[in-house]
Amino acid sequence: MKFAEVILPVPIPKSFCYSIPPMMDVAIVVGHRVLVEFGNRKMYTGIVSEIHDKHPDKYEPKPILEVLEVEPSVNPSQIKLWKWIADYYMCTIGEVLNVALPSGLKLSSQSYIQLHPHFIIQENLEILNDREFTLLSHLEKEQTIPYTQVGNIIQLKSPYKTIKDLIAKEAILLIEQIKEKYKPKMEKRIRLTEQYAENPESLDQLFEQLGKKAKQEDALLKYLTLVPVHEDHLSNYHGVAKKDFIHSGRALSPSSVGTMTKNGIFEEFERQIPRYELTASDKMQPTPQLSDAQNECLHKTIKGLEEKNVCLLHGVTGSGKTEIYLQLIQGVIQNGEQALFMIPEIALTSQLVRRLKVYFGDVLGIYHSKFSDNERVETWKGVQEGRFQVVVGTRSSLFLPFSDLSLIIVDEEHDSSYKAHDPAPRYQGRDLALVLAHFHHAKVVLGSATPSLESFYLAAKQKYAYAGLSERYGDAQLPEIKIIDIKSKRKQKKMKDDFSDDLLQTLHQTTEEGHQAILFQNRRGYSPYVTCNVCSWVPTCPSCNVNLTYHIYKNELRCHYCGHKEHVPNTCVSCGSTEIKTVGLGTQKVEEGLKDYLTDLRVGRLDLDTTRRKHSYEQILIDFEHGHIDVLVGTQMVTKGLDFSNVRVVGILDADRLLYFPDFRAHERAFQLLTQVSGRAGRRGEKGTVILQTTTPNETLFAKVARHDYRNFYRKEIAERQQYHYPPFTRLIKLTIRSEKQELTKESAQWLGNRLVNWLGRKRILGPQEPNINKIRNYFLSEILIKLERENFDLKKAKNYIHHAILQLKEEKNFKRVWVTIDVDPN
Ligand SMILES: Nc1ncnc2c1ncn2[C@@H]1O[C@H](COP(=O)(O)OP(=O)(O)OP(=O)(O)O)[C@@H](O)[C@H]1O
Ligand SMILES: [Zn+2]
Repeated sequence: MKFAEVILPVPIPKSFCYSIPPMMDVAIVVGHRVLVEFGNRKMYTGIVSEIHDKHPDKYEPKPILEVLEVEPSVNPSQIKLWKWIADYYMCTIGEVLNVALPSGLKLSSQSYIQLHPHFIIQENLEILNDREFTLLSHLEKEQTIPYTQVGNIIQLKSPYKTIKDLIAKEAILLIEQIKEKYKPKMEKRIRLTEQYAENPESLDQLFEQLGKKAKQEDALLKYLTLVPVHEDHLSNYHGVAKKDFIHSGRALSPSSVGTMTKNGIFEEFERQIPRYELTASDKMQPTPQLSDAQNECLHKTIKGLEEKNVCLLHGVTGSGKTEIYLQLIQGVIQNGEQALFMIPEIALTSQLVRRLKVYFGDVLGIYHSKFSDNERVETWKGVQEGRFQVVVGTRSSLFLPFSDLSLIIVDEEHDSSYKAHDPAPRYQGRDLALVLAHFHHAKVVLGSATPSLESFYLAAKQKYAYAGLSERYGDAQLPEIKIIDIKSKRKQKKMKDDFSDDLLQTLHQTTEEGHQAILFQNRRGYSPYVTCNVCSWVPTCPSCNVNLTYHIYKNELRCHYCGHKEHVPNTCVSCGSTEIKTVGLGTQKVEEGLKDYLTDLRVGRLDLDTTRRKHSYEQILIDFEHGHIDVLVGTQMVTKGLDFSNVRVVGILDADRLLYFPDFRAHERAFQLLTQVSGRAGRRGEKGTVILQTTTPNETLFAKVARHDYRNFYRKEIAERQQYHYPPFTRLIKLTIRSEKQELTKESAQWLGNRLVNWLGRKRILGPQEPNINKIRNYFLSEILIKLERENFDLKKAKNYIHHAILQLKEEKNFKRVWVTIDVDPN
């Protein structure tokens, strides 16, 4: 007898054992999607993770009911990765399965009922009431009925009780109907029927026959111009897309084509087509020639990767790291292996994908979160079948079914959007790339102009190889960064609202000269809050402990944590005055203000509010690229990887805010963000200018940004991390405790904290502490930060303690309604 361990999408930290019916024995392999019964007459689809012959001690395993596919969707190294993730990030493997598998491959389940196979209605009449009898008679005829239709049949709004009773009487079964979600995209095509295609004489006869039917003759002629059947009768096999045939060039009459199809001259057929293809304008090109400096960096990287598994490619903004990646990827393709090119956010994809497509064409697959299910499954299958040798994608592309991966590039490796937050697994994509590469014996290139402290530290310790590139490509230079003291400017009356005279003048001049600019303000909306001028009342969110942000275009207040919206009050709720004013600066206000002072400028905005729709992001960038926008205002979205040759000026409106996040990474983030956004200026041609506005012009971090001095920034920062025991010197695990009552949150967090102190020691536990925003979506929060040593420490044991402490908490009677989330390596 054989058994299979099956991973199910349930939050229980283990796989489940099922028996393999003898009939199936040959067919089932690891990675197959199978249908099983779980719990009380519930059906699930799961993934087979192991096949063995050990009968479980404690229970009799149920049989696998069905295998849902011929070729397994998942390969064994993926399952290995899932297990690693569940273990390291302290979540269940079902949770990993849920994010790893595109939902197009998960089976959608809708509940159905059917008659229990052993139940005979006629023999049980005395235990059935009228309703039940009606339903069962229906089932006898229909076999299965969707749960949603039961109400109609027995004329009850909520049929739940009837169904429950019938299940109890073992009269019916509740099943999950399995539907495949993925649908390949098909194209209708048309071709000549075989008799005409293979015999030129019959075609001549056909022309004679059609003589008087001009429209049909027309169609035949057009077909023969599009498809050269005379020269090569095999070309008929692929035919021509029906819509191209009828509509492109001189249009045909669809009805005569229809008649010819009916008469057996043409035939229609369908062909599966990829969802994204090169457009006609994207002609393939050879990869660009590298400059001497780039070449040297490339060779250093290659050499580094011969000795180490990871190489940090540290190249200043605009140095052409992408071009170096291209060469590395080219090598992988030539060897017939696979490469993964990771980017932090979908934000970056459109420009990059256009750039990459012309080099890699059909072997390039794309994978990111704004893709539809079908598009994702398409990429998944393409990787599985080996059609895509290169995938460019966001962190979730780590879950693709690679079989022969030899290189992973993590571009902008410092970027915080590599970290997944909710739901679990809360993995860090850059770190996971290293693990995936390890499983495949592949190499990793981490690229950035501003490496994360973690990566630079490991390169400095020579755990990673290092390749530097300190000049920009071509004649371009790094921009000049001017620090503007807005406090003294205000005193001198040289500020117009939030714009210094320098900023306005520079913007004016550069746009006069036909160049473009980017303005960065890390807050969306119009202003972060509104307040009453008389009593200082501030409207806050009813469900979260935050101020509401003012959005000017819909004239409403919004919560950026839960999405709550309300009208702006005309009078103060607290004192009744009508003096409500807006305070602080968001991207909308920057956009509006700019239009007031530089009236001729065309201003565009790039933030979460303008990019919610699928292609809006792309559209704004295309408008900018084509020069329809002079100044692009945006949140951190404008700081990342954008490459526009005409941008000469970058303005940073309020650099101070970046420094004051209550987070040990605040300075690292600020340095990275400021350097990256500055790096958008002057990437081609003349030197660019950055105007950095601040109230603390003597802040040393700004000076380092202005001098492009990564190394000194690193030295100071790493010393502090070491002194205060923060990563990369320790490992952090953050527990967030939530409940609907503030007191309950506090008590349970205290309880958990004490337990952890007992087991792990006082010095390893920080908190519990209320976070700055202590209430979100009606849940009160508390946090415990656990600091663990990186070396000479039993991490596994510590994690077991933590799991155990949380389990014990959940078992306490008073703490039933408390939830704890675990975040390993929080951002
Ligand atoms: N060898 C080359 N030949 C032609 N163009 C190049 C070459 N190297 C770089 N470029 C061009 O220079 C610009 C900057 O290169 P790229 O975007 O790769 O820089 P980067 O190092 O990724 O910068 P960032 O870190 O700021 O994103 C791009 O427009 C790129 O096409
Ligand atoms: Zn809210």
